[in-house]
Amino acid sequence: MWAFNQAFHARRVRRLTFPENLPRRGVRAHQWPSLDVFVCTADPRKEPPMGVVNTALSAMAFDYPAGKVNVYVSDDGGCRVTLLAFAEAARFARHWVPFCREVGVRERSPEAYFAAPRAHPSERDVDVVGHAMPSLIYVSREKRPCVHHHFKAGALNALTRVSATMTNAPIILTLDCDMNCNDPQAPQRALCHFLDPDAPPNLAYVQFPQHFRGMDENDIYGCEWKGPFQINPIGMDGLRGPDFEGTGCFFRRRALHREPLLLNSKVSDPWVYLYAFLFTSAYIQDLFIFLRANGTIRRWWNNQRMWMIRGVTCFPLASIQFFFQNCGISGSTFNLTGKARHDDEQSDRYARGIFEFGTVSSPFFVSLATVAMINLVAFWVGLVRAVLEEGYFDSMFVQVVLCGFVVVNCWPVYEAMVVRKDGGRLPGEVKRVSFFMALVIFAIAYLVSSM
Ligand SMILES: O=c1ccn([C@@H]2O[C@H](COP(=O)(O)OP(=O)(O)O[C@H]3O[C@H](CO)[C@@H](O)[C@H](O)[C@H]3O)[C@@H](O)[C@H]2O)c(=O)[nH]1
Ligand SMILES: [Mn+2]
Repeated sequence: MWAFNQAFHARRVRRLTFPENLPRRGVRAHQWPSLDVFVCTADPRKEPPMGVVNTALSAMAFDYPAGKVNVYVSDDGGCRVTLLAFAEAARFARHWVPFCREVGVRERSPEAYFAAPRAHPSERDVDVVGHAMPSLIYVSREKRPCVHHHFKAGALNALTRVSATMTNAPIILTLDCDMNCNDPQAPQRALCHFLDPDAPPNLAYVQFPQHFRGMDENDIYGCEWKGPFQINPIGMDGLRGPDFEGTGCFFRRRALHREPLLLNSKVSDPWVYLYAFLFTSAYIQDLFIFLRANGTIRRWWNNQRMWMIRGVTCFPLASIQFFFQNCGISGSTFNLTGKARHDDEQSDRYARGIFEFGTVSSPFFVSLATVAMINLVAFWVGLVRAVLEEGYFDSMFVQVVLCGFVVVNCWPVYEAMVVRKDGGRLPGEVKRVSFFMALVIFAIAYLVSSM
């Protein structure tokens, strides 16, 4: 435990933001991206609608161009009282938002504002005409007994889709229903990070820490969660960045469409170096072990190729067969291994180190030829796009290199498909089936990626 926790203290990062410098950086308020705020609520008995309204109002009153703020409320309770409360809130907001701006209120949740002791400001007649208001959108998604609703995650997914069709703001703020945005400049501070030229281009979100109110003096229940919400994120920031806390997080919408996985890493991403390092060092170690056991480099290369070929042929096929046998769908089978024959042609090829694909039209060769075709096409498409599209190579570098590696390994397969005329070449039937399989897989990949 102790050892693992040291990671939180190795590289602590504290960040300061200066929103007043945004205009000097050439980013004026009318150029700021619009903002979709998501507020989730589920149960009006446990989460009083007035509390949800206060959360929404504190966001509507952000120091941000009002025409660029859209507040979406997800009501998983589908409750009329909540809807009614929001109808009232929308009316109240016409007064509250300009009031906060003019008086410079800091706590912009009405509840927090009126709870704090203060000298009352002189009554002002708030002119509401002509000022753009943030929009307030009430959403209650359909739930069915047969489809799992996935709680808050499902609600956020629904809001992501709904907001994409309505306002599609590039920045999204997620809030729980019992929040109070205690800094009206929070969106501007998030912008400072998103627009920072030194920020990584794949910066997906800016997480504001959760602070809790209403604890007893000594916090006997330990409700402050200082570790997870205040101490640890600063340490995580110095490593790969803090985690998503569920609320108070500003997302770039585009980050939700494609989450970076390792394979989507950019060349500039340190993880690529780690990945490349592990890959090459594992391979070099394997080579040395092989050479030390009286191997040669060529043998080692072919050995790793066969290891890859087995990975797409006999291992999966054996697993499928094992599965079918265990389900009683097919009986156990035993394939007698073809023993060496003294076919002159074949043994001649064997002696010359030429692969034998032609004896039988085995499903072995179908999966192998399919993999070979897919990687060849993917490699070429990747190279062409890297030349034509700016930034493509940076984001797809790892994939292109991996495809290239498979292509080099598959060289004998291409030869057996295209060049060879001898009896050991890939049978036409296998070629046709593999071609069809590759087409199907490309079609599926295309459909999935365009979804
Ligand atoms: O079906 C559901 C269930 C919950 N919620 C909302 O999700 C939020 C969080 O739920 P809550 O019961 O308050 O959970 P907490 O234990 O307070 O949640 C903490 O832990 C969660 C993850 O475990 C994070 O998502 C929260 O932001 C964090 O405050 C609330 O706004 C709920 O209204 C829904 O919208 N739909
Ligand atoms: Mn909560």
